Amino acid sequence: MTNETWDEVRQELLKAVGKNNFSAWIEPIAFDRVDERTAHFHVPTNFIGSWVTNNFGDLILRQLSAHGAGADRVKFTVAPRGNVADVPANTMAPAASTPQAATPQPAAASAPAPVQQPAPVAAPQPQHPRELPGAKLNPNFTFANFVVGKPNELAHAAARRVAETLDVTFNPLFLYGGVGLGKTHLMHAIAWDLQDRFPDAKILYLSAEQFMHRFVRALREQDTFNFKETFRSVDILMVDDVQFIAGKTSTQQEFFHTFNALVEMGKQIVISGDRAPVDMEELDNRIASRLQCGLVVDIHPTDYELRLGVLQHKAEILGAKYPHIKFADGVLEYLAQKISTNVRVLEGALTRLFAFADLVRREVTVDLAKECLTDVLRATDKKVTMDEILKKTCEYYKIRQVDMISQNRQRVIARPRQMAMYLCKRLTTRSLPEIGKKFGGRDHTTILYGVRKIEELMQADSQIAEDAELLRRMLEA
Ligand SMILES: Nc1ncnc2c1ncn2[C@@H]1O[C@H](COP(=O)(O)OP(=O)(O)OP(=O)(O)O)[C@@H](O)[C@H]1O
Repeated sequence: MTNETWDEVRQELLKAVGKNNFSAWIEPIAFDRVDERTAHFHVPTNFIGSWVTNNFGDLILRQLSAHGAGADRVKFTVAPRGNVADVPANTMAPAASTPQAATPQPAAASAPAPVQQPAPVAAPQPQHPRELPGAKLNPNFTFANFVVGKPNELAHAAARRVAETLDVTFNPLFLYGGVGLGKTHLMHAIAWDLQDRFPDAKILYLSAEQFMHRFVRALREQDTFNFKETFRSVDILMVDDVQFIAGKTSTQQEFFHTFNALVEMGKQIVISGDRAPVDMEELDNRIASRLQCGLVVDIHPTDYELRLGVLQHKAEILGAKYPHIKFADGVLEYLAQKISTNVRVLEGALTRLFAFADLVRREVTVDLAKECLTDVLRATDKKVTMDEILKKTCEYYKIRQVDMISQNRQRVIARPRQMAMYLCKRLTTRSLPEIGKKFGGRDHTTILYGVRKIEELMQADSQIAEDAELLRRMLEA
């Protein structure tokens, strides 16, 4: 297997596991070689090795075989400086294929969901994609491919509105919501639509991270004049994931100036973030208040109907790609019920299910879905509560719950308390004041301090990182 093949496999893994999992677990893996039908990878720590083995081992294996890698097992080895330590290697063969006549059959058609379904399969793709001066746009992220339901209808309507005209309606349009709920999709859709309507318009879409890299490069190359020129000459500026620049002082400053200049010139700005501007703790107050001047729209977590709608839409598309795959009734409903995290996970699960069914030549049934998606179903099965976090953290560190909420500042108590605060912030949707209340009426700044402390320690102290990961796994199991 070549590095190029591994790159292709990585692309598939990204789709299947989502951006966050990908950067946490797959990105750190380095392909080494295939040897006696074993694909060898280097991993930075034992922990990552075992985690990837247990959680993504069979997925990696399936993708490797789908790409003809000639491997039927994977092995992860801690690499650096010749200090090689094996981690438990997973030996997984794909489930035995059932030779079965492949009957052409369209993908599942379940009862229509009360959501606005885009046109099936032949959803119009954007015409003549042309290189924009910013990031590349995904040709699938169009309005035609966006399923509208209650949780996203306002965001969708606002995005449609912005895409209709170059005249500014509300400035900026700020879209926010949790991971994988369609913010980027909507932004690309706006860009595609505007480009179709106004082929000469200068539309610049990029992530806040790219904005920062360009800015840093301009500083390094002493070319800030051109940088400013580029950003101030656009008709519409779209910046994705603005939370990235929070806390990055000079980038924030430059962003603030760019933002003001464009608003003064009457140019439309569209921004996305993972939280509302007021909740971005390290975002410059001036930026936060500017961001709130326009229309701030929340994309809510998915509901059952939206999930089913998305699954039906994606199943139509995948069904065209795998026309021989039979789909039993009730599978999409089952997935919509069980996978409630976000659309990216849902989409990844369905893609994986099709690929699996194709590989093993079996009809897609609820049982097959359970077999193929054990990890996804397990991970999304559970909504973690603050009570459970407190209980499990106390058990883990062997301290009493009364100590957890007491004023005791001894490190043996304070550190587990901070860990529990961190887990509450990361695993629940509770706000800092709500968490503060749970921890004996503490102020939200104390909670924020605790969360940051653990994040900092996780970088420097592998024991803390491991504690956090183990607790998370225990809570989500
Ligand atoms: N309503 C929807 N209809 C169809 N597809 C959707 C919808 N919402 C999200 N998706 C799909 O889910 C995936 C994740 O969406 P997207 O990348 O836009 O999420 P995001 O909110 O920007 O997440 P992140 O915060 O991780 O960047 C994409 O493949 C997108 O096409």
